[in-house]
Amino acid sequence: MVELISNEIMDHGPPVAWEDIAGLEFAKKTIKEIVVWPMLRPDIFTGLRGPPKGLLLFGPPGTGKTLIGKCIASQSKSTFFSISASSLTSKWIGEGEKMVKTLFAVARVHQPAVIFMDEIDSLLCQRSEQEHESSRRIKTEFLVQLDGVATGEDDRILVVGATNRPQEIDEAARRRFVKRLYIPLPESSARQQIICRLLMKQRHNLAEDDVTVICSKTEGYSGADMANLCREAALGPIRRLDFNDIQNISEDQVQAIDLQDFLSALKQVKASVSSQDLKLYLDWNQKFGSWDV
Ligand SMILES: Nc1ncnc2c1ncn2[C@@H]1O[C@H](COP(=O)(O)OP(=O)(O)OP(=O)(O)O)[C@@H](O)[C@H]1O
Repeated sequence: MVELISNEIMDHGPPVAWEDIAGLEFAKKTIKEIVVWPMLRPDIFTGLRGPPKGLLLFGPPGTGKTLIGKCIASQSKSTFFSISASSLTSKWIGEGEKMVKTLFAVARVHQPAVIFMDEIDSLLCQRSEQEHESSRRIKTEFLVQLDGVATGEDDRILVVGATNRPQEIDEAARRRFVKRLYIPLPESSARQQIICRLLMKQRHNLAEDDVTVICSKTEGYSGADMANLCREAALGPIRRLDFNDIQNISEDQVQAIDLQDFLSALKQVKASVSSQDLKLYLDWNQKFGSWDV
């Protein structure tokens, strides 16, 4: 199991920088102050200044929660463990509880460490009659481990939970995630950053005004929707080619991506988050989130 965790759950991907995450200025500032600096300088951040050991990131799908988790690990020079809560019940059937215990033990060996758990609502949902005995045991073990990390003064482990359904997390679990940050849809300027960053490595002839047009037409799009839109637009010049040419054409003969490619892509790729869903997040943020002042 230790080997499995080292191979599958310990993330060896490329580092993520703050600049790679578009927008989300409040979340980034808060995370730097309360999480990253304390992990870099545990000697200064002790006692009252001690960092929270549980951080909950909530918001619509595809808004950069996973990116933030990776960025925290890269920037605090920590080992990053990434696991989806639903895999504890589906992938490691019967072993979920042991997996949680081993995961925290391995993280302790690799301190400082960030344990990122996606879809955490599936593990920490309110108890129901139908709840499986095994899920109940995994949840209890997770809460025990979380408490262990919280009380261990010297442990430099941060547990980051991510969810698209914060309202399903029960009170006992919610309490343990001391900081709860809303990760909203990207604003126009953030959408612009995402487009520019993705187009940087591609040949295109979009002027600044063209990007402004695209931003005005993508209100309500998530970061992931924007990435899909760019991918779809990038196929535009390829679709203009004759099928027979594809085999022989050189790379520089492929035309540049233009505004028309984006306008066509906008017909294919729509916003994936509904306004009813957004209202749920805003309500939950009002009640339980940490906000900007
Ligand atoms: N703020 C952002 N800045 C840059 N890229 C973003 C941003 N938000 C989303 N993306 C793009 O969308 C993709 C998906 O983002 P990510 O996996 O971090 O979302 P998530 O919030 O964890 O989604 P889910 O809740 O579905 O797991 C990223 O790989 C990236 O390409």
